[in-house]
Amino acid sequence: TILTCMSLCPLGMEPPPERELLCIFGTGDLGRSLGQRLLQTGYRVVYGSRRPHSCGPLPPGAQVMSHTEAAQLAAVVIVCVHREHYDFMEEVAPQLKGKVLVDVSNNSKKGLYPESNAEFLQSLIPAASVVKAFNTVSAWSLQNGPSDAHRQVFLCGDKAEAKQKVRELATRLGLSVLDRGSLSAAREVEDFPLQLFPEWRLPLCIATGLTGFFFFYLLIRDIIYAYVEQDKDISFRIMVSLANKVFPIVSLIMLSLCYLPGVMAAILQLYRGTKYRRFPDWLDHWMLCRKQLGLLALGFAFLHVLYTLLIPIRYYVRYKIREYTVLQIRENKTEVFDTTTAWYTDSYFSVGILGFALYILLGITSLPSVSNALSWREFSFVQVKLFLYVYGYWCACACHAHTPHVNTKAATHAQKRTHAHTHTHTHAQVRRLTAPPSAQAQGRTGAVHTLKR
Ligand SMILES: NC(=O)C1=CN([C@@H]2O[C@H](COP(=O)(O)OP(=O)(O)OC[C@H]3O[C@@H](n4cnc5c(N)ncnc54)[C@H](OP(=O)(O)O)[C@@H]3O)[C@@H](O)[C@H]2O)C=CC1
Ligand SMILES: [Fe+3]
Repeated sequence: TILTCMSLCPLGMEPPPERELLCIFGTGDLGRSLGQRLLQTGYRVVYGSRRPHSCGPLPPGAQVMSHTEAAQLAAVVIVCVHREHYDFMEEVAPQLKGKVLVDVSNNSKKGLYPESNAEFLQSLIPAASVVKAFNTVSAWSLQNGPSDAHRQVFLCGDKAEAKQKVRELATRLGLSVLDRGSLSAAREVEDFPLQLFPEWRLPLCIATGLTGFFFFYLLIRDIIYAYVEQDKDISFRIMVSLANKVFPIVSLIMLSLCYLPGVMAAILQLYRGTKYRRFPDWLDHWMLCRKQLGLLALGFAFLHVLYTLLIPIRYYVRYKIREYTVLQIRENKTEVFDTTTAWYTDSYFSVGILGFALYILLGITSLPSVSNALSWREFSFVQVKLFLYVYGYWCACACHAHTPHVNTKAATHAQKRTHAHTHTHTHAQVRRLTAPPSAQAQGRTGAVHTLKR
């Protein structure tokens, strides 16, 4: 007998435990992917289907039978059927008594039904313990092995043991589980897959609104005004010059909107003399989207940088510089180098670049991976620095009125000069500027002569 025992249980190991049997209702996309994963993880799977003999291909190793038969075999039943079809469950109710029912369903829209799908299922089968889970993982990610982004499972249910069972199951599938409480939280859990960047909505609306407003304002002020008053068509400016005015304005306003609610909240707390009272809803919403406001501000600042770097290669700017050079040659004039202007423009750009660097710092410290690594003191230090930057940049902008940016300094000069010239030029000179090539050539040789002279 000792010998036979040794051969049956070698080296004192216990016999392998019976693999647990799980039941899945529905042989659709999710049912099949989930079944396949469960089989790979070491569970046995039995499907409950309306048409056990004609359902599509199932993962190898799975059994398939009618709903009633399948439900009898397992203690856990995963319902991979759309909510609209839940009525068939009532027929299976006697076999589902005391079982754990997992509701995985999602809706195509928010507020489609008065109660959540899971609560509806619980009301259909009161004798079972319904647990909401897996609705945030997709059939696709289950098949491909869940990546980090698709690993989160939210769990809720009224019975602790039932939840524990589903938690173990999900953990064994390699998913990470977060308990959201009782079944009444199911509604919230069902809304997760429907959410479309909820915390981005308000900041994006503000950004769009501000951009639209300033675009139309500047369109009227610069382009339409010039067209109506001076009969000049400068509509090409819409693409770069106008955009490059709108972006920094919107960026700075968004950045202020990012810091303003914090200051307002602090004042409110001081005024109330306590931090234990809730802020009004509007302030609460505003505070919650500060990070997105800041990131959008950074985005607009980035556009401003790109548009500004682009200026020297613009056709319009090159044309103006050329025109100015030609004018100087023709008039045999030399512009003296102005050290003050050089200082002025260089410091202007330098402030912009340093400001942008601090802007980026704000963006980086707001990334979760970075802000988690910072202590509270470090985080607030960086934020205060940024506040100082905002202050500094605003001052710089106020000094420069932010308009020379539209062109490089040289081009602005050229423009000013040519404007001055066209205003003071005699008609003959203007005609020479716009004369046909042959006449222009004459003019040019004239200029060269004067230069030589
Ligand atoms: N697909 C996905 O990525 C995800 C899906 N979900 C949820 O999982 C559930 C199933 O989704 P999915 O697998 O994609 O859907 P499918 O349409 O692919 O499959 C649904 C299955 O439900 C069964 N069914 C259909 N009509 C009835 C009916 N009148 N009575 C009984 N059973 C019926 C069918 O199985 P049979 O013919 O064998 O009876 C069918 O295969 C849904 O609630 C969905 O919201 C949740 C997260 C992700
Ligand atoms: Fe600028």
